[in-house]
Amino acid sequence: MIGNSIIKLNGVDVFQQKHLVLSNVDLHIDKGDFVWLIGQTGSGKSSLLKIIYGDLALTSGSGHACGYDLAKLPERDIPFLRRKLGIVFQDFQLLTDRTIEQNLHFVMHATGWKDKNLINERTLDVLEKVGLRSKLKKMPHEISGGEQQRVVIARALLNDPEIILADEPTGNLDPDTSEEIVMLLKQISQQMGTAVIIATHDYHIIRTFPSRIIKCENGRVLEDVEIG
Ligand SMILES: Nc1ncnc2c1ncn2[C@@H]1O[C@H](COP(=O)(O)OP(=O)(O)OP(=O)(O)O)[C@@H](O)[C@H]1O
Repeated sequence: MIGNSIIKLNGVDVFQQKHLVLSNVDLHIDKGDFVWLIGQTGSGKSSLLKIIYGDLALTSGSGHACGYDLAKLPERDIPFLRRKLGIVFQDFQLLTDRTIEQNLHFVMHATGWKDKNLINERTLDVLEKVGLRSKLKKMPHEISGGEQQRVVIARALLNDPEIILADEPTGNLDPDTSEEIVMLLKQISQQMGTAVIIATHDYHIIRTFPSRIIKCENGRVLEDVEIG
């Protein structure tokens, strides 16, 4: 990381297969930034996030994410980049056959945590942050959709990420629960300095939590958009 910079893209073209989705993208995200990402279906929001988390290769322009050079990112470094990023999707993607605790432990084992005490401590710590410490032993189907999304956020926080990338995190939630989830992400960015990018179609929630807006439109990423 250079100074406070967490994401820096310059002149990046984003491709899906051979199809150019976004061209000449410049994007800077600093520590603690809270950014809305909007744009019509198919405009390239998910593709932009995929460039950042190394799911799409950066083949033109330059880009850095959490200290990694995206243009020269060997396959073996992708898991290390992903540890510095918390990823939150619309469909909660919890393992349905395990408790909340086991879901979190699963990720910790996969990302190199070994010490049992530290694992238990960190599990409680992140559940505390999302207000779900008491749900440790519950199965995903025993908690609400909003609570499941909180667990996903807790899971994203396990490795103390520099940034959370959230792709339609409230897409399956009712308006009140959506507000709670965004409020939680906002608190995390303010209290912990974690940068947050949220892709959404929900203009109501953007108006409720006004912040910087970027937009994918006609193959470009526009900065400082106003939604009126
Ligand atoms: N795996 C893929 N292979 C080929 N083309 C793809 C793939 N994924 C997405 N695309 C295409 O890339 C373009 C951008 O898609 P992307 O998913 O980034 O849009 P989006 O803005 O996130 O849309 P949505 O709001 O529906 O999630 C679309 O034209 C889409 O059809």
